[in-house]
Amino acid sequence: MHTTAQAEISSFEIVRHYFHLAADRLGIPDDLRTVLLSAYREVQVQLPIKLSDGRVHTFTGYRVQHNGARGPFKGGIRYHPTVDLDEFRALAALMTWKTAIVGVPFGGAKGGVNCDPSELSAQELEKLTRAFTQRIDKVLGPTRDIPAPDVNTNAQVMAWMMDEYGKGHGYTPGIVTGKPIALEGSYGRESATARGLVYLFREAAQAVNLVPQEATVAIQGYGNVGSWVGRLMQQLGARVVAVADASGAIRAERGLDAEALAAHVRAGGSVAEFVADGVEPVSGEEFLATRCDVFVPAALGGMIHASNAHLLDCRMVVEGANSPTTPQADELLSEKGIFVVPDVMANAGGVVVSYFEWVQNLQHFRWDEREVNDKLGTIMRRAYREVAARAKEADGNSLRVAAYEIGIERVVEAARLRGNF
Ligand SMILES: NC(=O)C1=CN([C@@H]2O[C@H](COP(=O)(O)OP(=O)(O)OC[C@H]3O[C@@H](n4cnc5c(N)ncnc54)[C@H](OP(=O)(O)O)[C@@H]3O)[C@@H](O)[C@H]2O)C=CC1
Ligand SMILES: O=C(O)CCC(=O)C(=O)O
Repeated sequence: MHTTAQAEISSFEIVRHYFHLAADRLGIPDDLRTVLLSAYREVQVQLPIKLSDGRVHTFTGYRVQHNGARGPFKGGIRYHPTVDLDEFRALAALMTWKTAIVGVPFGGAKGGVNCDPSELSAQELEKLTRAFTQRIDKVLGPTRDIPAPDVNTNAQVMAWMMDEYGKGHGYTPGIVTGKPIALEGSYGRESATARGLVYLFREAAQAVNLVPQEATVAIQGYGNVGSWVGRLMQQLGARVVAVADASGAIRAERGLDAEALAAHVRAGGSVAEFVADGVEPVSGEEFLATRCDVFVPAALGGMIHASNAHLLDCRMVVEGANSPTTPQADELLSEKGIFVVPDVMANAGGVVVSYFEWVQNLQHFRWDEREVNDKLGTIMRRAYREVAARAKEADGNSLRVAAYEIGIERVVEAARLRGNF
């Protein structure tokens, strides 16, 4: 939809910009910045796949491992037609800072394939996933690099990756997280990113004198993260008043049924096709301009940019997506007095529960969902307190820069202790 007009800056430049702001504050010298900004390893593979109509299409697969000072590389697998190496560099670096901010013992990685899964049959998608796994097999491993779902991938894709990896290495559930429950997936992983975001929203609401139960919410993207944010916000008592996906947007001043919308999307419907009392279709601009308390970007990067940030009419932005806000937009939001809870902390719930899944897999043990959710809440609230305290110390410093500072500091400490520099 037309909310996505080209951002003025690439994802990698966005991450680099925030890195330098934090590195300036930490006094990180130039030689270390070069190490911390570049990736440990970048793998690009050719994936020629015979499609069901007999044609061979050559896809490209990527896995970028950014920094492993604090543990095995960790990060999602994205299937999307626009992905490239530069985007994965940015997303992998974000994972490095994110895992450090929430204090789980992982480094950062990200990868995926330049494909449009909506144009592939289930058989083609499985073939592509297996070929991709084979080609990057050498850099994966439960103590080396552990993928998880991201945009357009899910528990089924993780199951195929686990199965393919197992052909050469034996049964290894800890090779991927976000697996189906029947294959040693963790309870609570599917909703974890959104649940973590809602925990942070509740903490942050105090900063803007907002009663979480009375909040109105607009959600951009209604896939895994967005649809769980909708459902969990609704469970909290908040009202979902606008939603968008790639095909269009809807608005419901009195609130819509987030659960029913999630079921509609799960059944293959688009957001714009959702019909219910009081729900009306709106343009991309109208969606962004919806008056609400909380705006949750939960789609792709760079979607809030210099040309549309002025439209937002909310009190808080809580970033479910990775890198949804360009630096120029971030400044505009700050000038408008909008409080931003940044991606590197707001969406970290996914990797936190991935960590729980990995720990359970290493022991072939299982925690119940309540235990998972409680442990997640403890970690997210601690991360919020630490970042908010750092931001306060810096007097006027944003949560984003404070979060990056903490992440970078922890990675530098680990790298120094290991003698990496
Ligand atoms: N899954 C996870 O655990 C985590 C995900 N994230 C981040 O959250 C974001 C969403 O991921 P996830 O929910 O897993 O991905 P999904 O693939 O499940 O959902 C993506 C959603 O974004 C929508 N979207 C895509 N393009 C646009 C557009 N131009 N305008 C509006 N909506 C659009 C899609 O719409 P449509 O269906 O119409 O294409 C879909 O609703 C990503 O940035 C991801 O990196 C961060 C941490 C963890
Ligand atoms: O769960 C994970 O390992 C990674 C999730 C992810 O890709 C992200 O946080 O952006």
